[in-house]
Amino acid sequence: MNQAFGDTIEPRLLQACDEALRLGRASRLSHAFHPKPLPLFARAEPAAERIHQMIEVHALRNDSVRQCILQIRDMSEILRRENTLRQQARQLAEELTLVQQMQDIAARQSLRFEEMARLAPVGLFETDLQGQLTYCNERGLAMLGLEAIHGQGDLWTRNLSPAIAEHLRQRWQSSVHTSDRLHEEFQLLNAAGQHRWLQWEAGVIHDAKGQAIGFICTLIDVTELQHRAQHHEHRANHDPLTGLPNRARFEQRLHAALAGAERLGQPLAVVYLDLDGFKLINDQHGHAAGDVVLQTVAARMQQQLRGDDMVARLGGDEFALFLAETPAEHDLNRVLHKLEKALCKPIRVQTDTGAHQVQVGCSMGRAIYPQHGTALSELLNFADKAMYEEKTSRRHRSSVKHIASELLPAPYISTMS
Ligand SMILES: Nc1nc2c(ncn2[C@@H]2O[C@H](COP(=O)(O)OP(=O)(O)OP(=O)(O)O)[C@@H](O)[C@H]2O)c(=O)[nH]1
Repeated sequence: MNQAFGDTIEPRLLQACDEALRLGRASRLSHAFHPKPLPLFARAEPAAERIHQMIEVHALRNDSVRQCILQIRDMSEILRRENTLRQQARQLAEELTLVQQMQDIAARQSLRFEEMARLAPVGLFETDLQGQLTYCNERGLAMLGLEAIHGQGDLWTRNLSPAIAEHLRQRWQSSVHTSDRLHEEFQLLNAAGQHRWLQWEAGVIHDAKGQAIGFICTLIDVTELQHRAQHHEHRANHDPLTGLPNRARFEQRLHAALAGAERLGQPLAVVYLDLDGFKLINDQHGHAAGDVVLQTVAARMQQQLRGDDMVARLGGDEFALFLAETPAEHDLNRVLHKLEKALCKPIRVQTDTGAHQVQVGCSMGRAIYPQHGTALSELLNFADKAMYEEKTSRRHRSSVKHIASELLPAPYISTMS
């Protein structure tokens, strides 16, 4: 062996040859490594590259000569390919792991979204550009009065009034180009027959190429907020005792009515009204009885006026009203006379001492647009002054009546009183 291959022969190869000759069986040194290649595979210097070899040793069946045949194959290329395949397999496995991880993340995100959408106190839904539902959480379905998404043609506005649905459709269609965020509040009659106020917000969604494909929308039930806002608005503009509009609301409405009268070239009557003898009721029967009188008087005035007219409590026992379609002088006198007659009817009040009938009178002053002024303040001042003049002349008349009654004989006094 040494003769054939020199000193550098691999000891395992020697052992394999020895075994093959002694035991008469073939053996294989797979992937054997020979630091200096066998002569058959001599390589040009420097032989830096390691050569992987497969050596098969076969003993020859010959009794006289001890010989064996060595079959040597260069495995380098096969190993290189195996390595490449192994590397590719490893890479594939890594990629598969990555895909798996991404699938896990996506599944977790989807679950997270489903759970959040289920628990969210708002309605969440997605539509295409036509407003057809592509997703809606349970709360959203309930708010919109829908049971489920049925597919094509399932508009989210299905249960809205046609006018509101059309208004919203125009809003979202115009936002496709501007990408504006939409915000609207509207009313919807729900399955239980209740009117609910819903606040809708929507934003355009785009595909990977930047093409608008639909909308992501949220719905919040703002009914309670609306009611509270209406309540605050009412409190800010109305008198809590009588429920009549207050001075601020009166002036606001009068301002609009004057603009209307100017546009149509029509007259408009503003009337100031102050109760007579009210303090006496307060003093004799108490504040609570006075309150009942104010409430009764307010209700009677409202009954006498038409829908477009307005009566307001300015404070204390002072009221103001305007008549939207002011009649001619004669008819106006008739309307105001009717009003006075209604106010002066007896009012029943209940006090600690029992039930009593009380009565108030009233003094009125009027101002007609444009005859007595065109500006709101001008008309109010005119009517106020006219009312005080009326009150003063009434006081004067009643004091004259009082003096006259003192001069008359006793039976006549009782008849007059
Ligand atoms: N009960 C009650 N009284 C009120 C209220 N606001 C003001 N008053 C009282 O209403 C009275 C108004 O006084 P006056 O204007 O002199 O009443 P009057 O007796 O009709 O006299 P003249 O208006 O001058 O004819 C005062 O005593 C106020 O204290 C209220 O909300 N409830």
